[in-house]
Amino acid sequence: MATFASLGLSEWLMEQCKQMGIARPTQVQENCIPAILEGRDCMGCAKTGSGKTAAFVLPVLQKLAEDPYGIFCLVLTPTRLELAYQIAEQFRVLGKPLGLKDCIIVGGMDMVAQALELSKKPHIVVATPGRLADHIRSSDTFNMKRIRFLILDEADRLLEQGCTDFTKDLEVILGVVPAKRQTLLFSATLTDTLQELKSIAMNKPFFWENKSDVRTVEELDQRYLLAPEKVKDAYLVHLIQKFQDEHDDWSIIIFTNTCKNCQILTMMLREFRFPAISLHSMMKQRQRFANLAKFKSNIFKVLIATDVAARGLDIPTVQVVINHNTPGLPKIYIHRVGRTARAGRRGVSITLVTQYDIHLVNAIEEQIQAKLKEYPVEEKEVLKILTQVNVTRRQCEIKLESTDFDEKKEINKKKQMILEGKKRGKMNLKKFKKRSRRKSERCRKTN
Ligand SMILES: Nc1ncnc2c1ncn2[C@@H]1O[C@H](COP(=O)(O)OP(=O)(O)OP(=O)(O)O)[C@@H](O)[C@H]1O
Repeated sequence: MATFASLGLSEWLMEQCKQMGIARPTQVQENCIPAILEGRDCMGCAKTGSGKTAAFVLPVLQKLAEDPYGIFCLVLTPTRLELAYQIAEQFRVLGKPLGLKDCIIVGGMDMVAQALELSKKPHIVVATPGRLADHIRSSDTFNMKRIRFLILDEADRLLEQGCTDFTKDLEVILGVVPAKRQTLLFSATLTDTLQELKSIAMNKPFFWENKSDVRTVEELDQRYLLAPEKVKDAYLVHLIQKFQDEHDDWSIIIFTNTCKNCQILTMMLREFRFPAISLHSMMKQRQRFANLAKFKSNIFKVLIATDVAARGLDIPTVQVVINHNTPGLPKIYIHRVGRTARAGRRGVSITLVTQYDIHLVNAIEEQIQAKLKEYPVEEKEVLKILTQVNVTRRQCEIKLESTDFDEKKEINKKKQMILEGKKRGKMNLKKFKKRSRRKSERCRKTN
């Protein structure tokens, strides 16, 4: 069995690992660290929770210690604050003896303060592509000409043209980083974007993938629960009650499909006195960060989230993931359920499946190469709470309608369109906000 010493890692880094309770390398670390130390580009595809972050943080720190200068390494990540902070924290903790300077460049935070930080030449920059590209376009107080490492974490997501398309921003960034660099790409789901990724890691990359048929971890007990749409919430309440009664130290993440649903479910679960808190993209960054901190520190044991929390988040206390909706893409399923059963721990995932979602479950099973097992539930118990749950949900919906939630959503959508250049100049945001305020005033009065 490999040790960190046999991978060529310096004494001081092994000591840092020891302090973090990391004794032996995981497979992705064992395979990728030597290749990165040799100077090769690297693509690492390993299951969720298998230690991919340290697989790139450790060799980068070792190289940084040999020749320290800023800006030495740029890490790109698709989601804003949460994941970026987590990565920066691993650099900070493992790189403590170096007096490491890092900087986080993500949307929703003050541009001027970020520009100032960038001008101070931090060793490590962790950024989302959109905000970093904005800085590159608008500022000449920093440059990335000497970057030695470019890392794309959740690399496949960065190249996808989903609801947020990063490709234009990536082009801007790739235009300013030197061609002579090491490029490291990591994800639990790299394979369907391999060709695009190879055009970024051009230097005959070392490619490592878990050689296992099943694409989720063995320690994860994957279940499904057939629940018609109208009784889904009653099943949800029943499940949470059951887990809370049986394991009061367990934390649960519930994934849902929209921000609005996330908000309503949180309100509803709170009505039932569950310690629930939400995380979605319509919340202010500060609020998102605060909520996540409360969940991580176990003040709140139930987190209701959209897919902003599906990738990368590493919270060891999460024992259960519930999919309130069946994910439309198997890849999203893999990342969502990967929030539990991390680093060798056990975990359970339960996917609520309506009669219309069977084909989605088939697609998931085909992709992960494993069958989900049915989760047994006492229907009688669910029926007992059905009316109360549905009435409470309706009350929460009405309450939410009386706020300006929908208008805020519209404003965010239009802002996004302006940012993406789709509606430049055509929209007067101030006027729109004013109209929205009047509309929600009217709505409040009628309710
Ligand atoms: N060699 C190791 N031994 C034990 N624990 C480790 C080791 N390396 C990393 N860890 C821990 O494992 C956990 C998961 O690691 P990490 O977040 O890097 O997973 P990941 O592979 O990036 O997962 P995801 O695909 O979900 O982002 C972290 O808490 C990390 O500190």
